[in-house]
Amino acid sequence: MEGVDHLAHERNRAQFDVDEMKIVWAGSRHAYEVSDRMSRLVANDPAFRKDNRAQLTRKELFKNTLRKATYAWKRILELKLSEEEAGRLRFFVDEPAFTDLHWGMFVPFLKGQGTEEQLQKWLPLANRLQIIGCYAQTELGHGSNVQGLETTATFDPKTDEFVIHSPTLTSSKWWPGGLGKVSTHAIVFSRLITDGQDYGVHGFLVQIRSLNDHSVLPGITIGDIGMKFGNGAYNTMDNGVMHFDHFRIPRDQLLTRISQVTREGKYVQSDAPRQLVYGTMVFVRKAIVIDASSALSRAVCIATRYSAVRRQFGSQDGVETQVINYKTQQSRLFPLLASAYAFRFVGEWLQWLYTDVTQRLAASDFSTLPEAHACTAGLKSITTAATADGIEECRKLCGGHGYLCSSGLPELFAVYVPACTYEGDNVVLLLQVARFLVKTMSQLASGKKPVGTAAYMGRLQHLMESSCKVQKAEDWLNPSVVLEVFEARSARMSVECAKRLGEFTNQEEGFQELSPSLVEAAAAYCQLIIVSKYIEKLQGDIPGKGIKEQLQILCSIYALYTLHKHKGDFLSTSTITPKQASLADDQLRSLYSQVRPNAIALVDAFNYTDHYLGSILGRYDGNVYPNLYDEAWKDPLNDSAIPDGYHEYIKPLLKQQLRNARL
Ligand SMILES: CCC/C=C/C(=O)SCCNC(=O)CCNC(=O)[C@H](O)C(C)(C)COP(=O)([O-])OP(=O)([O-])OC[C@H]1O[C@@H](n2cnc3c(N)ncnc32)[C@H](O)[C@@H]1OP(=O)([O-])[O-]
Ligand SMILES: Cc1cc2nc3c(=O)[nH]c(=O)nc-3n(C[C@H](O)[C@H](O)[C@H](O)COP(=O)(O)OP(=O)(O)OC[C@H]3O[C@@H](n4cnc5c(N)ncnc54)[C@H](O)[C@@H]3O)c2cc1C
Repeated sequence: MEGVDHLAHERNRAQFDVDEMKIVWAGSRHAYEVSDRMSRLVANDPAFRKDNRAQLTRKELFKNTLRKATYAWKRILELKLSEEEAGRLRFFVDEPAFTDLHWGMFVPFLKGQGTEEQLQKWLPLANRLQIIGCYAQTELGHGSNVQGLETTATFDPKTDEFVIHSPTLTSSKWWPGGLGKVSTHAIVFSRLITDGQDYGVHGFLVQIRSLNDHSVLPGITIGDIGMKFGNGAYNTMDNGVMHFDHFRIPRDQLLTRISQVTREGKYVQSDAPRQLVYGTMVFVRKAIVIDASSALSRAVCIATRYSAVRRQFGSQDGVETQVINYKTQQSRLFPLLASAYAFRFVGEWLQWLYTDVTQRLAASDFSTLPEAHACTAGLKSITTAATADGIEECRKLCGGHGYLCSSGLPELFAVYVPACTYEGDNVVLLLQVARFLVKTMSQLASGKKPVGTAAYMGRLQHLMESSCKVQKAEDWLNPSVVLEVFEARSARMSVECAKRLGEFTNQEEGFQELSPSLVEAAAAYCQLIIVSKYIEKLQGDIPGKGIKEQLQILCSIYALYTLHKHKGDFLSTSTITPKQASLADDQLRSLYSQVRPNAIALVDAFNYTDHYLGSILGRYDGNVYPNLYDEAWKDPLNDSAIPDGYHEYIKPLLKQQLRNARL
């Protein structure tokens, strides 16, 4: 029945103002209005249709992406959209494209590393898409180990040029999005060599294709690296390979905000730390945390709506039970719903932290850079891992139908999972957090006071000795009790690692040996940040009927579910007792019951259009079955009753079987 809201009954049960929650989710009324307008603009424009993606060949898919990306740009110009509006429009187009790397990495790198003259020359071209850029850092042989990159940029004082060269096969650039077929320019990470000395990896701006006929410039070889995981999915992107053969660029295309090479070939470094060359990665990792909340909320929205529509077993009053009413379904689904909200809020905080560190850097204050690096790296790692697992869990929560492309979940999973790898492999990044923790601990001994997210380490003595106050299940609703438990677990895991590291004479060897435990300690620190930032959010003014109550319930679910999942950590560090762990589980069950009547409204608050969700199971109106049925008939296999290949293969086979049977 089209036009009927099959989930209206569910919506009427909500105990809070869903419109107000939409604003909390978006971050502000302004952000909500922009998102709402842009999502509808995309949804109502047939040029942005995406329901046929799974049927296209790679070439068709790619061409279609070029069409959409250039059409989106045309609309952005016609409608004179602001930078924020344009960003939201691209988000809702929901198709990885070269523009992601142009706006997401190339332009930020230029802005971060270019001098005033360089910006004046290049930024207007990039801003008007008169040049298209990508970010060429990773090579065939090295991705995680940035200092191990092999491409060289050797200064030639005779011609005042850098000679970019790929000395080995493994030095070929490999993976950059937008490189394979589209970009005209690239930020190329290369080892700067001058006067016979190697100064390590730097970013160079290199034109790679002709602006006249798009041919690859002589001295450079470029191609696409081939099909990736999942049909459709990330194959809309031309991840590329690039090899240089002594390709020359002018000296002023070294992006030189932090280091320069003089006309004579002298290397001059500013006071800024060399890690600033990694700045764009920090910028993108921060954005990936908010993206995680978007991807997870999208999967949760689909699974929650479908769980309210789907009925199996347990006939009550002649109707079967909605699967959302099963406690097991709730215990798998609601923690993911809570995580989506938790990642949203920690993402907002991370944005604040990033803005703060950027302002400090501008004033040559580098003191908060290590914390910003640890937080962006760690939270990127924790939230993407949980989101990738969460999307797959949502697929299973939708039973068999979740495996259909029309559920939207297979493609979402395939597009999302590389987030665990790109912008830093999740384990490699957690090891960075572990190094930060070990360093912070060692500085405690020398009297340095930890600040920011590590400030709790300043109360180490107390956290090592404190005992959890929980005596009954409701005590777990007390935010200060929860916070202290997460702080104590994190502190005790870090202390244990530091103690064991101290048993090694060679620190680096000890770090390698203990790295699995160090990664767990790093994860505990990141989970503490997520819990503490959620609690902090709730301490602020949050208007709207029932909003704070719902957010409080979800905060407790996130914290207690995390505690449940990592019970081993909390018990082995004696932070809680087995009895207290069991009381936390009791409290969780009660919280799930409180979420149940609000579940549909809580996913409505994400304000996703049916176009963006791209899922029959997640339709706003819940009218799943007729649409699923109709969708099946649209598959090209159903164009004719007799499939191609019948006469060639099946008919002779059946005939043969018939003959054999007669013999
Ligand atoms: C969206 C889809 C598109 C995808 C695009 C991509 O994937 S693009 C490709 C994405 N590719 C990747 O993401 C590659 C991932 N790999 C890396 O980022 C780096 O190679 C590394 C961080 C693993 C190691 O770094 P390293 O070789 O320099 O060695 P080290 O460990 O000895 O560290 C030395 C010091 O530097 C510090 N520090 C490090 N990073 C930062 C930072 N960003 N900021 C500030 N500081 C930082 C660190 O804390 C340490 O400080 P300490 O102790 O001396 O005070
Ligand atoms: C879809 C996609 C898009 C991408 N886009 C771009 C782009 O636009 N530009 C660009 O430059 N790059 C891009 N990349 C590359 C990406 O950044 C790298 O793949 C990523 O940083 C991981 O590096 P790697 O491939 O070298 O993994 P590896 O480091 O080889 O990882 C292999 C395994 O080794 C482990 N490992 C590695 N080092 C350590 C260590 N020190 N300790 C313990 N374990 C370790 C890892 O945990 C992992 O399990 C993209 C990648 C993907 C998948």
